[in-house]
Parts: sequence; C-alpha cells; structure tokens
Amino acid sequence: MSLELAMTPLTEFILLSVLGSIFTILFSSPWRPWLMKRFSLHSIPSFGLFKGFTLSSPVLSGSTSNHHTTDVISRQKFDTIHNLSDCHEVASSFSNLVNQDGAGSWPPKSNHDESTWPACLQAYKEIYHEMAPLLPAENVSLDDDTNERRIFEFRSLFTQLLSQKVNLAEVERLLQAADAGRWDVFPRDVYNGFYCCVAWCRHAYRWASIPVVRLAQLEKSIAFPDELTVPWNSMQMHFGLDSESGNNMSNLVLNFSTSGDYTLKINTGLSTLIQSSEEEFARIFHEVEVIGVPIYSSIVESIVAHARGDKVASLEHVRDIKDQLRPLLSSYYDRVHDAKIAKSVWLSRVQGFYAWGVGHQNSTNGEWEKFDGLSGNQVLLFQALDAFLGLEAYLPKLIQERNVPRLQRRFCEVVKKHGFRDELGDEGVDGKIKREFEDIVKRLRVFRSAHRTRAKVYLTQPAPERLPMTAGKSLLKEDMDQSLLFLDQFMVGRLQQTV
Ligand code: HEM
Repeated sequence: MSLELAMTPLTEFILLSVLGSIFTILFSSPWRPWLMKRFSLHSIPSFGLFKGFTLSSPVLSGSTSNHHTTDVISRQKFDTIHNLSDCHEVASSFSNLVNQDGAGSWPPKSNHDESTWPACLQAYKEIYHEMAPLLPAENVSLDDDTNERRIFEFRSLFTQLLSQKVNLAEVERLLQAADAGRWDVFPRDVYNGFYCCVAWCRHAYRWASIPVVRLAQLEKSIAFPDELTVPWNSMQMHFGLDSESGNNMSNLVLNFSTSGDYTLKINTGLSTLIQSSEEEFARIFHEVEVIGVPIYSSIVESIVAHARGDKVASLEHVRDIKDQLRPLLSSYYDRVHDAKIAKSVWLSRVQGFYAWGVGHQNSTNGEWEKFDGLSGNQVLLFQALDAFLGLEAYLPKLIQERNVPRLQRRFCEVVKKHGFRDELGDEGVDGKIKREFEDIVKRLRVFRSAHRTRAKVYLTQPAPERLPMTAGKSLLKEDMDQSLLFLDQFMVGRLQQTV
C-alpha cells in the first residue's frame, strides 16, 4: 500500500505538525538562504501531504495549469531583482521588463477573461468565437478556385463582423489612454490579452484557411480592415515593434491565461490529435518562460555579484543557470516528438498559422518590405543566454526590431554589455566559473544539434496543398531539399558559433 493511502487524518496531522516545526526552526536559522535556494530548485516529495498547498518548484512537464506553484519562487526572484535595481542596470532592465510588459509578472500576465475587459474590446473576443470554428478546413482542397472562394468568404464575413461590432473610436480612445500611462482604465494584463487577441485575428485573416494553401502563400500584400490595423499599429508601437506579423510573445507566450490555460485556438472542432499537437507546441513557448525565471534571475545575480567582486557568489549563480537549463530544455525535448506533437499534423495544421509572408511598400524608401512570422529564434530565453555567453545575437537588428519587444531587446543588450565570461582567468574560482560556462555551452550545443535533427523531421512531412515555407523565414526555395539546405545553414552556423 502506498504511503499516501496508508495515511490517516491523525497521522497526517501529526506528520505535518512535526514537519512544519522542523521547517520553521530551519527557516529561522542561518541556513535559511541555503534552504530557500534548494527548495526553489527541486520539488519536495510530498507523499500526498501537501495537497492543496503551493510548492515553489518549477513546472517540468505536463500542463502549466499548476503554474501557481511557480508564483512563490517567481515572486521571490522578482523581489530580489527589484531590490537590486538601484545598484545595477541589468537588474533594473529585467525589473522594467517584468513590471511593464509583464504586468508585474513573468511570463507576462495575459488576461483572457473578456468579462473583465472594457466593453469596446469585448467585441473582438466575440468575433474570435464566431470565426475560430470557420478557420480550419477538415479536408483541404488542392483546387485554387475552391480555395479562393473559401478565403474570400472567410475574409468577407470577418470584415462584416468587425464593422458591425467594433466601435473603433472607443477602442482608439482606450489605446490612447494606455499610451498616456492610464493603466487604471486599461490594465496591463488586459492590454496583453487584447494584443494576443488582435494578433490571432490578424493571422486568421491573413491565412483565412488552415491548412495554409498555395494561393494564400503567393499573395504579396493584404488590405486588412481598420479594426485590425489601428489597434495593431498602436500596440506594436507600444512594444517597440514594426512588423505586420505577430510574434512569439503576441501569439504564443501571451496565449495562456493567468491560470495557465491555452486560449485562442487554430483548430477548433478538429480531432484530439490535431488539437493536442497544437496545444503542446504552443505550451513549450510559455513554459520556457515559466522555467526561465530562475535563469534570468541567476543571470542578473551573477552579473551583480561579479560587479561587486564576489566571485564565490557569482560562481553559485552561474552553476544555478547550468542546473536550471536541464529542466528548461526538457520542456522542448519532452514535447518535440511524434507522441506529443504529431509529425503528421504539425506542418499543415499548426505551423502555417504562425507564418506571414506578406508586406507593403515602404513609404520612405519605396522598397518592398515583406514580413516573416514567428520562429523559436524570437524566444527571449535563448537570446538572453547567448548574450550572457558573449555570443553575437542570432537575429540581425532589423529582424529583432520587428519581432522582439523593445524591453526584451534592451535586457539582452545589457546582459551582453555586462557579461564577464571573457574576463575570467583559468585558475581558482575564475577557473571554476569558466568551467560552468563551458557546461552551459555544452548543453546549448546539444539542444542546437537535437533541434537541427528534429526540425528537419517536422519540416519534411508531406503538405501537398502548399509550397515549402517556414513560419520564421516565409516562402523558401522551389523544392524541399533546397529549402532544407538553406535552413540548415542557419542551424549549423549557430551551432558553430556556440563555443
Ligand atoms: C517542430 C517545431 C520546430 C521547427 C520545425 C523549428 C525549425 C527551426 C528552424 C528551421 C530554424 C532556423 C531558421 C530560423 O531561424 O527560423 C529554427 C531556429 C530556432 N528555433 Fe526552432 N523550430 C521548431 C520549434 C522550436 C521550439 C519549440 C523552440 C524553443 C522553444 C525553438 C527554438 C529555436 C531557436 C532558439 C532558434 C534559433 C537558432 C538557435 O538558437 O539555434 N524552435 N527553428
């Protein structure tokens, strides 16, 4: 019989009391800092004793619905960083990111409960509910005329609903209030939820049919209804971005409610296999940011400790980053395989929605600007780690400015500026820190080579309805073999730079 079953209420009460006393004594002893650190990194075996209590351990797999468990650890980390804000710009930069874009939390709080939204924004959510079931096609057609009709009908209905239901003047007033810092009338968590909702609407309008079809891929530009352009431009300006397309933040990270639920969907009404593949994929991007909090915090703390000349503390923090990298990368390793994200559905049913591939003529220089969609290369965690290791950014500046929010870019710049890896000697504590850095590099290299192999498997699945395309690099070469060679250059190149 398991320990959990054998536990009577009385023994449970006694054990909890004894454990509670031990914890209280230990936590009020000089061991407190050590304990806080240990228990924030490893889950405590509960034997069913802590049902209903909050443990401060990161979510390692499964759903982030038990994300409340991370709140305690995150709160402690945010407080630590916030307290360091006055003494180091790397701390103030992370604090700003959390307080502003994150609405006081990380991953950012995203309020998807439209009943709490200002009335004029609720119309967008209503439209989402009407349009979402019409987006996926159970049986995709290879016939251009059929697809053209389908796309036309979807966009016409979308446009009609937007003009009937949205009071754009009111929406604009609200956005202006936010620009003026009136977060009391437009709370930041609602702003984030709304940003995600508009991003979903734009991607749905752009493709009008999932699976994405050849005809839509060949479009060069699209005239979006004002109701989807005006708020988008305003919010993009707020986040310091200038792409027509959504990004990793708007479409993936913010697509999880404050209770960890995956919210706006691509494949409403289709099979469980399709829907769960879609959700598992999206969940990685949210979870990486959940588990990333202790890593960001250790990056900041190690830099601050180094600046103070406290090498031993710096070593501890760099070691923590290495240790935390394993559960974080598990979020990827445990999901990016056929059992969780079905190869047979990902390319056609999931990836296409996140692509973009249309643009406009730049009014200043007259050149044609085409925007790409989402890619894992926009994930903050990898950019921050690269910066900490002293590697050049993977994404060129122009692409960052399109897809990586300003405060995230700023954090990475400051991490790079104060990174100290190249100042380390070979001996003593310096040598130990150096070896921890090397271990971080090794783990990243393993991730990058695994990613190269796994990405290829997913990208080579048959999708006769479309041309070769990735979400992050838009239309590729004529055939898949050439396209893969092209993509492989990025992946191999990054692997070689990861030293
Ligand atoms: C099956 C799903 C995926 C496929 C097919 C895929 C494919 C690719 C491709 C082709 C590239 C290189 C081109 C580019 O920069 O866009 C890339 C880059 C990248 N991807 Fe993915 N990706 C997938 C999922 C993910 C996930 C879940 C993550 C992490 C959360 C991720 C993280 C990255 C990163 C960080 C880069 C930049 C290069 C690097 O740092 O090594 N990808 N991906």
